[in-house]
Amino acid sequence: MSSFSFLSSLQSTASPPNCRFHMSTSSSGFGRPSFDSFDTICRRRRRAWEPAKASVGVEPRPTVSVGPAETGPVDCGGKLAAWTSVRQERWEGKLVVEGDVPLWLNGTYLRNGPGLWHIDDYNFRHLFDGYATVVRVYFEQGRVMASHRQVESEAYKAAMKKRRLCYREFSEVPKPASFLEYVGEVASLFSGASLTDNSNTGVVRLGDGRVLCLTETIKGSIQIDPDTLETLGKFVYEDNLGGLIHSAHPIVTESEFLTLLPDLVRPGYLVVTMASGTNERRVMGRVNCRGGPAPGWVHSFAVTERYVVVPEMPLRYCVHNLLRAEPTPLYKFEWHPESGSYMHVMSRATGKIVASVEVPPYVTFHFINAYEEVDEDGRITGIVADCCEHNADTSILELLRLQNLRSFADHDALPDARVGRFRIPLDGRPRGELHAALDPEEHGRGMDMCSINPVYLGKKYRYAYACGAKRPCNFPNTLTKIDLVERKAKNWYEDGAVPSEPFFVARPGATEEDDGVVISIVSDKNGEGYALVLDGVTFEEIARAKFPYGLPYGLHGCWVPNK
Ligand SMILES: CC(=O)/C=C/C=C(C)/C=C/C1=C(C)CCCC1(C)C
Ligand SMILES: CC(/C=C/C=O)=C\C=C\C=O
Ligand SMILES: [Fe+2]
Repeated sequence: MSSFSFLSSLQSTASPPNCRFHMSTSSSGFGRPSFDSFDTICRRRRRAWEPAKASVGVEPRPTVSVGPAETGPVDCGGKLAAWTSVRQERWEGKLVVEGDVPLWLNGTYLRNGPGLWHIDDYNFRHLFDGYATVVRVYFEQGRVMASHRQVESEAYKAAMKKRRLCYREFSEVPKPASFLEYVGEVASLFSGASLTDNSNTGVVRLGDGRVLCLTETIKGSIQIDPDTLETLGKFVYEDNLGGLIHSAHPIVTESEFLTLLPDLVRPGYLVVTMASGTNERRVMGRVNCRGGPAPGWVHSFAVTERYVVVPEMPLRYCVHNLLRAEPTPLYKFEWHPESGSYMHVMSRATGKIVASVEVPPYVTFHFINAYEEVDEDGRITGIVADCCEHNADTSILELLRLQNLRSFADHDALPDARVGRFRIPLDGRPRGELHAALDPEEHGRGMDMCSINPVYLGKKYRYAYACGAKRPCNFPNTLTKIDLVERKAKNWYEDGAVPSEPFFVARPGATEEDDGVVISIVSDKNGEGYALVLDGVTFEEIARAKFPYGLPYGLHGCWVPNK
């Protein structure tokens, strides 16, 4: 089968124009009742979250309880909730606080992730397939309010209405019900119309205050209200750059939204930037891939003050796999060690490539940060770029199948990972280096889901926060504060718990890099869930705010300061 048309639509060029349509702002239409009303769930579990002595919170009450699709085989009786679907479409209420939330912590933490992994009795395969669930934790004067809500993407709405998968997710492909539908599905493949807009990867606050849920498909950029979590509609890129996919992790600052558009036809990446307050991306420059047959997967990338660091890893997109109905071991990707691994550096001022070096093979989802190295005369000699690196082993993708996450809890099944530190010379030398920035034993050889103090984006920095491992485990199960100068880590761990990405919030007026708190949402071994607040310096718990129910695992978050 010729894949030319599909390829063309995956090409990031000035044509064809983006598909533009707006999502309805209606929040109704999710008619099916859930198994239990949320009241029932709360009554059944009340003992488990009754306020502890030191609590200052108010008992949570389900203030909204709309009925979504049925919510599947969820065991309420004391099991980790991380890998089970969210029980209902939305909830909001007060959380019970143990400990003292700093009074300066005023604002909203939002976290997005794939929280619904089945439609009726059809269970999805992979962690990344789930329909997006946004969780909101609002801090005010030591009190904590929370809510969660499903993002109303076209993919989610269609699944709820038709009670079956309707769009291509990370690993799931809709099964046509009839020959006519099959013909339609083949046709829509070529236009990209069958790709999901399920924005389940992250949530970002643009400099102008708009909040977007994102995934790797461009059509999966969806604006939400950070207070109500209501889906406001599709975010429409008002330019003619085309393309279907982008990096799931743009670099977002007060002034811009910077991202990469992989080009699958002429393997490469467009580096594009969108000024705050606009919807129009403009091309900063282009990176041509040095290996093939397709660009490397770019889930994320890095920037320094003057440069964009574009990775080209040997885990590459595969057009053939994109078109297949059945998943392959590496899903939409292929491992091409023979094609080489590279790091490219583009000047932000000119869009020109100032370095392109070969590096040892690597596998990463997440870059942590990057900065410029200078000599005594202040000349820039090279770039340091850090990432969560999986020892050039793609098996992490397989581990993230839900079946594995659910069944290997007692096995030491988590492959080793490290803080991979690239050194990229800017003096024309053809090779860069890749080494562990600290002994991976410091964080149990688990390493992913990282964040930094955003003030240090692109600058020389000392601290990174991430999930590490206390083995045996089948998934990162600690929160770890990495000191890149001392090459040491401080670890937080609770038996049987799965914490999500630690998110750093600086104390207003802070001058030290780690002066602030680290927030993470934890699923505990009893099936409960809480928002954890750690002291940024000591990395010790200062408060936890308990949800009245266990939450599914989530991926990435952002902070929305109070207006
Ligand atoms: C949740 C996460 O981290 C990654 C999600 C990735 C997704 C949803 C990727 C989706 C894709 C398709 C549906 C087809 C095109 C390729 C690709 C971008 C992998
Ligand atoms: C959750 C994860 C990896 C965990 C293993 O170390 C990766 C998530 C990637 C997408 O955001
Ligand atoms: Fe990610």
